[in-house]
Amino acid sequence: MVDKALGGAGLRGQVAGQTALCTVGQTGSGLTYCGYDIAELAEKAQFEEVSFLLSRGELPTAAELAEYKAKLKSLRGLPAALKTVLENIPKDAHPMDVMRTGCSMLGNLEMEHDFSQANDAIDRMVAVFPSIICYWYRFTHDGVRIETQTDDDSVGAHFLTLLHDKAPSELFAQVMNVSLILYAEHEFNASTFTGRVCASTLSDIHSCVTGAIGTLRGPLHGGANEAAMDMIEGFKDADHAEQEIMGMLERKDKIMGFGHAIYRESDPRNVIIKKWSEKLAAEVGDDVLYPVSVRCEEIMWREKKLFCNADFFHASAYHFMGIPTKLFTPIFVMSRVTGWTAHVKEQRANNRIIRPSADYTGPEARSYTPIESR
Ligand SMILES: CC(=O)SCCNC(=O)CCNC(=O)[C@H](O)C(C)(C)COP(=O)(O)OP(=O)(O)OC[C@H]1O[C@@H](n2cnc3c(N)ncnc32)[C@H](O)[C@@H]1OP(=O)(O)O
Ligand SMILES: O=C([O-])CC(=O)C(=O)O
Repeated sequence: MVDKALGGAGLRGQVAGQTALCTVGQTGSGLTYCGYDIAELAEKAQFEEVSFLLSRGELPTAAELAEYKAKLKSLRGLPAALKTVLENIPKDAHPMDVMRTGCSMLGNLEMEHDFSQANDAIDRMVAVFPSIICYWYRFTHDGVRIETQTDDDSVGAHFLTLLHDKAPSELFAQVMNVSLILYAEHEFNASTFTGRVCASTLSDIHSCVTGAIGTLRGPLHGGANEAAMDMIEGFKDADHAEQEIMGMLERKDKIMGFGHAIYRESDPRNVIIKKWSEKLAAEVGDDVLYPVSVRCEEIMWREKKLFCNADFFHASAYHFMGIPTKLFTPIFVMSRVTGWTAHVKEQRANNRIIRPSADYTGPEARSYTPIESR
């Protein structure tokens, strides 16, 4: 069934399968994971609880959470062969390509031999992805070989510790926790659909995630947070932002971090990350980026009825925490790997190979012309 309001291009509005993991925009703006509202999860949960929920189907008990977090902690180390690969990736590579290669190499070293090993493979990826990106980043940018086995209590704090070589403040660790929760899962978005298509061929889980990383990289999807940062960084103040955005709209440029394929009125993740960005701005004494971001939001709504998606205020929030812009989308990977892999398992549990049809628009049937007559 094609939803006429949305139109059929890009498969928009077409149901492509079933999921018990997530609802997006059911009442115009909402988001739930396994029935839990995103606002409540972002306020009360730890990312590791959400990760457990997506991989095991229910929130953990206190004992299960402690055991799960201890397991993740024990899985942060990098195999020597993976370190060698990371050390050979150039400094000017895109960090999403580093993630893609890192995930793929992990699949060579720690292959998922059969589907009963899925949860172990998932836990390993959740635990080690921050190590992969930070090991490469610190080696190529700071010339150091870091120890990735840290004592941090959470995935978010682990990432910040590796990146900055010191434990994060409580506020920064809290914002990372919320951010990882907000990005964890989003139904049949492009990268998740990529993972499900791969899973439907009964491929291994590292191949599914490697493909999904490649899809998330693009600026129309996860890469929008980096593109939004590049844009707002170029504005001197809110008035300058207004002038530039109006020009961009006149030229019909895409404004990154705005609009959404499914939400029509707002992205429920925006209101949450925006609040944290405001708090961080106060903490670090920013009086440019946050007001510029707010002005962009106002103009886009006033002029186009376009709203900020999850990526827009993530840009300033990450920047305030001292995270380099090119590492923004890899953080999305550290989080979304939980959603992708939950979808892989769901696809496997009720599988038929995903193979749609196409309307043919090419030439009529014709006969082969020998090369010397062309
Ligand atoms: C975490 C995430 O992945 S969230 C998405 C991140 N991506 C971005 O922020 C990139 C910028 N946004 C976009 O490119 C789009 O809004 C997408 C890719 C997210 C959704 O694409 P679609 O579903 O095709 O958008 P939609 O059908 O709502 O577009 C309606 C109209 O608004 C315009 N529009 C949508 N978003 C924007 C934008 N950010 N800037 C300017 N115009 C826009 C479209 O060009 C379209 O105009 P048209 O009818 O004249 O062609
Ligand atoms: O759902 C989408 O199309 C994109 C998105 O917001 C996400 O993947 O988080």
